Amino acid sequence: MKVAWAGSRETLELSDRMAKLVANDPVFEKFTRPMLGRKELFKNTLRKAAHGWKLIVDLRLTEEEAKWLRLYIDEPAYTDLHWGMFIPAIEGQGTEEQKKKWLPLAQKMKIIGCYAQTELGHGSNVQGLETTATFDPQADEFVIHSPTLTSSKWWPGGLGKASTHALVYARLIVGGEFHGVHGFIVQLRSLEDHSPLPGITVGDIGLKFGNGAYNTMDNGVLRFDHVRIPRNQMLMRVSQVTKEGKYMQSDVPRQLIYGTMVYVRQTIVVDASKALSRAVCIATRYSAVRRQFGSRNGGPETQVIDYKTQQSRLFPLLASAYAFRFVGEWLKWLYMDVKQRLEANDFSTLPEAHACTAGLKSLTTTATADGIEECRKLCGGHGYLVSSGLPELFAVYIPACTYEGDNVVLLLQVARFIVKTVSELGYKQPVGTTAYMGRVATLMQNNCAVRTAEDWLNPGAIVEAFEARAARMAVACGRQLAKFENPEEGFAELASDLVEASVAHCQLIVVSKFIEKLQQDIPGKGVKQSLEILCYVYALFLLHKHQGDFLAVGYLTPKQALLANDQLRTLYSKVRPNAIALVDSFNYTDHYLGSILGRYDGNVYPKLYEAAWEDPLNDSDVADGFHQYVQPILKQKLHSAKL
Ligand SMILES: CCCCCCCC/C=C\CCCCCCCCC/C=C/C(=O)SCCNC(=O)CCNC(=O)[C@H](O)C(C)(C)COP(=O)(O)OP(=O)(O)OC[C@H]1O[C@@H](n2cnc3c(N)ncnc32)[C@H](O)[C@@H]1OP(=O)(O)O
Ligand SMILES: Cc1cc2nc3c(=O)[nH]c(=O)nc-3n(C[C@H](O)[C@H](O)[C@H](O)COP(=O)(O)OP(=O)(O)OC[C@H]3O[C@@H](n4cnc5c(N)ncnc54)[C@H](O)[C@@H]3O)c2cc1C
Repeated sequence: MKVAWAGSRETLELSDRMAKLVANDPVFEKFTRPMLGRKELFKNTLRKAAHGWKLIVDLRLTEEEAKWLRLYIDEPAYTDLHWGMFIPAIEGQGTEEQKKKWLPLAQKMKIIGCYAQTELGHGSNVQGLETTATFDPQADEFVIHSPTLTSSKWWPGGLGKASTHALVYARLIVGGEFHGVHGFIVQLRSLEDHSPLPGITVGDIGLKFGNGAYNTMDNGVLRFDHVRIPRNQMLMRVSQVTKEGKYMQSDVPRQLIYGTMVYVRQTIVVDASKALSRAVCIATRYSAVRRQFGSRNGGPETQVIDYKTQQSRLFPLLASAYAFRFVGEWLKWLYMDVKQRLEANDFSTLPEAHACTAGLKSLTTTATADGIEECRKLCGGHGYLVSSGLPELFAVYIPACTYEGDNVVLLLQVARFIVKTVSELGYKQPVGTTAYMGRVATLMQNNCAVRTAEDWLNPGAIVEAFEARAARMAVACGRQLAKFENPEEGFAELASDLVEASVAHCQLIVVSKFIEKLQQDIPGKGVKQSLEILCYVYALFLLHKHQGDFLAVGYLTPKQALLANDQLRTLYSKVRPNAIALVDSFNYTDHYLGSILGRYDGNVYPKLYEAAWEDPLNDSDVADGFHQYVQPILKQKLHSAKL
C-alpha cells in the first residue's frame, strides 16, 4: 500500500530518503514553533530555508528531491512563492528571450521573486486591479504606480521581507488606452543591502491566524510611486508593446496570463491529500490508543475506534485522503498534457484544465480544512493541545480555501463551464470530464436499478448515480437560466444552485478517477481489495451526505438511499481491521506528523505527560507575576461579605 500511495517504488524510496534527511537534522526542529515570537519565528524560517538551499546545492539534489525536501521541512517560506509562482509565471508568460535572461538568475537564487497580484481592494476580481503600468515611449519604459490606497499590493507571500523582485500584475496603459491586466518584473530591493529602491514602499502585513502556522511567511504590502522599469520587463508571450508604443496581441489567448494560477491550483490538489492524510493518521492512531467506557469485569475499556460513530466520522476522511491522492495524480497528468499542448500553441484543452483545477482545488481544500477540524474533535480534549499537531495544521491549512482563488468564486467558474457545455449540447459533443453530458437523454430517463445493499458494490451503479445527479442538476440550472432575459442577471440570481451543481460535477470527477485507478494493475496482496473498499466508502459516504440531491433530482428512491447507508455500515467494519495499516502506508515520520497523539509507537500518555513539564510556564513552581498580581488579591481584606 505504501507503493500505491507514493505512486511508485522509486518515489517511495526517494521521498523516504528526504523525510529522514529532514527528520534527522536539528535545524529542522519545529516543535517549539508555536511558542516563538514573530521576529524569532521568521528568522528561524530564514535559517531553515538557507539550510535547505545549502543541502540542495551541496548534495546536488534533483528538482524532484528538492520538492520532497521542501514538503518535509514543513514550514511555509518565501521560497514557496519563488519556486512555486515567480519562476512558473516567467516560464509560462515570458518570451524565449525573457526566459533566457530571468530564469537562470532565479534558479540560482541570485534574485528572489514573489507573485504580486492581489491588492487591498481587489483579489478575486483580477480585472479590477488598480495598479497601473503606463508606457513612456520617450524613455522606452513603463511607469508602475499605485494611484489609490486600495491599489496597494496586499498579501503576496515572500514580499514583506525577503523578495528582491516581484511579478507585479498591473493595468497596462499605452497611448492613453487601457489594455487589461498584464505581468511585469519589478525590482523592489537593492541586491547589495536589500533596502527598498526609490519609489518603493514595502513591508509585512502583520500577524495571521494561529501560533506559528502561516506566520513563518512574510505576506507583504507594496506601493509604487512612479517606479520606472525597462519595456522588456513586461512579460510578453501573450501580448507585446513595441518601442513605438504599439500594443499587439499574439494568437495566444489572453487567459494564459492566468496560467500560473492553473499550475498552482493543480499543486494545491496534490497537497490536499497530504494535509488530510496527516490529520487522519493522527486521529486514527490515537483512536486506537484511546479507550472510553465498555469495560466488562474489570477488563480493558473499548478502543474509541470501535464505536460506529467514530468510524462514520473517521473512515470517510481516510477514504477521502486516498481519493484526493488519486485525483491529484490524474490532475497532474492533465496539467502536463495541457502544458505540452500550450507549448505547441494548441489551446483547445485550456478551458477544461481551468474548470478542473478550479473545481478540484475548491472541493479538496474545503473538504480537507473541514476534515482537519473533524480530526481534532475525533481526538477529544487532547486534540486541542498544540502537541497534538492538529491546531497548527488547521491554522496553516485553512487559507488554502481562500488563496489561489476563493473556493466559491472558483466553483462559479466551474458553473460557467458547465452551463456553456449544456447550452452547446445540441451541436457539440462534450469531451473529457463533461463527456457524460453527451448521454444526457439516457441519464435523465434511467433511474437507479439498485435493489439490495450489495447492489451498491458495483462501480457502474455508483458512476451512473453520480452522473445522473450531476447531469440533472446542470440541466435544471440551464432550464432556470433560460427563463431570464439577461443571462448575467440569471447567473447572479441562481448562483447558489449553480455552485451546488458544480460540486456535484466535481464529486463525480473524484469518484470516477478513483474507480479508474482501480482498473489499473495494482500490485501487492490485498492492496487492490483495500482500495476498493475505500473507494466504495468515499462514494457511498458522499451519496449519503448529499442524498437530498439524489432524491430531489428523482434518480434514487428513499429505499435505495437507505440501502446505500446500510452498505456503508458494513464497509466500515471492513475498514476497521486495516485502519492502522492504511495510515501507516502514508509513511510519515514522527517529525513530519509533529504529533504526540499520532506517534508511530503509540506511546501517547507518557509523552503527553513529559511534554507538559516542558512548557515554559512550568519552569518555576510559582508563576512570574504571582507576587505582583495574585497574592495581593489573596491577601486583601474585603469589607463586604457579598464580594
Ligand atoms: C531546485 C528546485 C527547488 C524546488 C523547490 C520547490 C519548492 C516549491 C514548489 C512548489 C510549491 C508550490 C507551493 C505553492 C504555495 C502556494 C501558496 C499560496 C500562495 C497564494 C497565492 C495567491 O493567492 S496568488 C493570487 C490568486 N488569485 C486568484 O486566484 C484570483 C481569483 N480570480 C480569478 O482567477 C479570475 O479573475 C476569475 C477566474 C475569477 C475570472 O475573472 P473574470 O474577470 O470574471 O473573467 P475574465 O478575466 O474576463 O475571463 C473570463 C474567461 O477566462 C476564463 N478563465 C478565467 N480564469 C482562467 C484561467 N486561470 N485559465 C484559463 N481560463 C481562465 C474564463 O473561464 C472565461 O472564459 P470564457 O467563458 O470567456 O470562455
Ligand atoms: C495566506 C494567504 C496567502 C496569499 N498569498 C498571495 C500571493 O502570494 N500573491 C497574491 O497575489 N495574493 C495572495 N493572496 C491573496 C488571495 O489570492 C486572495 O485573498 C484570494 O484570491 C481571495 O480574494 P479576496 O481576498 O479578494 O476575497 P473576496 O473576493 O473579497 O472574497 C470575500 C467574499 O466575497 C465572496 N465573493 C467574491 N466575489 C464573489 C462573486 N463574484 N460571487 C459570489 N461571491 C463572491 C467570496 O466568496 C468571499 O466569501 C493570499 C491570501 C492568503 C490568505
